[in-house]
Amino acid sequence: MEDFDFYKDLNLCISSNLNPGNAWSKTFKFLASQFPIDAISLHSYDSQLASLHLQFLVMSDCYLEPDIIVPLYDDIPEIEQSEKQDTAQNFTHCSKWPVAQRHLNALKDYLGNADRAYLVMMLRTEEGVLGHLCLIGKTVDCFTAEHEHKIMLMQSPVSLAMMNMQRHRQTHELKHRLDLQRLQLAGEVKLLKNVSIIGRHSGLRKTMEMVEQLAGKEAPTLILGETGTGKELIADAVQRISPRTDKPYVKINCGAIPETLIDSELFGHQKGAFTGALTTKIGRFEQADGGTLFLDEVGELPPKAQVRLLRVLQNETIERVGGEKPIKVDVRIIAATNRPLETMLQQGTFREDLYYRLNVFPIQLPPLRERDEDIPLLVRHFINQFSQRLKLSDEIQLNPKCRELLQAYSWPGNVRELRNLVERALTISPKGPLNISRYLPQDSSWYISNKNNEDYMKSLVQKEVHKVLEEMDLKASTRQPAHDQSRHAQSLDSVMAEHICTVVEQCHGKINGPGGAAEVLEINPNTLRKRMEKLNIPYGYKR
Ligand SMILES: Nc1ncnc2c1ncn2[C@@H]1O[C@H](COP(=O)(O)OP(=O)(O)OP(=O)(O)O)[C@@H](O)[C@H]1O
Repeated sequence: MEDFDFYKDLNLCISSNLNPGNAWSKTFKFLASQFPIDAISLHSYDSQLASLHLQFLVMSDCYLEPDIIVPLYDDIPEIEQSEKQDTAQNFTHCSKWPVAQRHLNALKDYLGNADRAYLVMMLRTEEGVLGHLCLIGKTVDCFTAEHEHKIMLMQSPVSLAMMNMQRHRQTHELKHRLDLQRLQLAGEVKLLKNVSIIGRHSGLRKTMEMVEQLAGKEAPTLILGETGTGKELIADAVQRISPRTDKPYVKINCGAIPETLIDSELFGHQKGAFTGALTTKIGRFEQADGGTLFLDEVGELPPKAQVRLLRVLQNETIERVGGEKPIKVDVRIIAATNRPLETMLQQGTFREDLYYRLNVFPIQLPPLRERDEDIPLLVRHFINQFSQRLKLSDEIQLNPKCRELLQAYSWPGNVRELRNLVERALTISPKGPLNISRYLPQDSSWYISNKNNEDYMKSLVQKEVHKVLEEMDLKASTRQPAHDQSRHAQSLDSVMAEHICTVVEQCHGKINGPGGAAEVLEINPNTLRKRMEKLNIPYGYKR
């Protein structure tokens, strides 16, 4: 066949179908009429992962995409060197091709062990090496100089086809990722509709009035409050009532990202911008374009990142790491922090200009200890929530004796701490009534001195501890005389023993590891064992 006709027919086959399986099966048939071959294979070359990745293998009756990676180890310089020298080479015997043997081994499950000649066509564009196409011969010496000449005609159409295939795959993957994100967002939106803010008519009334003022607005909003007060919940509410409610809502916890990755996380990066940047990554600002970005724990941003964030907020453009041109973004910012930003301004650890950019509409969330009227409502809410999750059928009640103590406790971890405590109490006593106060610290310094009356608080805590001890004493078989000083020590041990027994029983005797009693009790398994020995509780305890 004349060179021109060969070139034309080859191009027609390669571009005959968008589906690579169909196009390459057709191309194989054509090539098999021109070369003495049993198969063709195409490998992409990944210099960063130092490997060749098999894209496909076509034999007379099938097209396969097996997941085969051929490691290159230290052969990369040689490969790149050989790229520059030869366009085609036969490497079956005494070949210069450094990975010939590994390449043959990788395909032997499909082609068998028989010796064959291979014609290898290096594929490259102006950007560098793409990979190689192999024509896999029928015998050891089946290829002639005429075949080597013909394979050289294939270089540009096959390189182009391979580049298109890679782009097509990337687009496909991107679409898949976007579909997943859309589903996730749809799920979140549905979830948000069911989120209720407890205390909106009591302790959070003023906060909710401020939130409502933001309805239909897009002003930057800064939510301040101690940890666990519900800042994220309020941010969700602000987003929900904004004109951007149906647009992307992206959250990022600024405190959870290592300083070196913050830029890439917020602004994205171009492929190859730094070691490990294997693909181009879209940053959170671009993801949130047209919608809202929630910058949680904004007070944790290191100074350099604060400067870059400020620049983006001022210019409304971002630059990907390693990118060359600025990208316009339209993002509404909601930020939150539990850090005292005003003190940080004075200390110079938070930039004043950034603070004023974010602080257009501040919302201050009160700590739980300042809204004790919400505590019973929250306890009820969390009991219902966890009962549903743990599939507990009966309506579980809170032991009414706890209420006073719960409202006197200072709740340093705020609503999150209360939520965790309810979960723990329900896990340990799924039948109720819940004696949550049992898990609170007994030291009176943890309690708010009610109307500055410390003695009152001490007596309150004492009263509660006595109540628990009395309950335990009723159950205990060994009893000390009432009002005996040693009775308290004995009762504290029995409280502890009873509690440990309950937990060990719940955990079916398991002490360490996931779901073990030590994990539930949040103590070291060895400490728990020692304590069990001291309290004469046998391992694998069963009542
Ligand atoms: N008013 C509330 N009603 C119902 N649940 C609440 C309320 N406030 C907080 N929660 C729940 O308490 C937990 C902690 O809330 P959230 O994560 O919003 O606190 P945060 O202030 O953002 O904490 P951090 O500063 O540690 O990030 C969440 O599970 C949240 O759903």
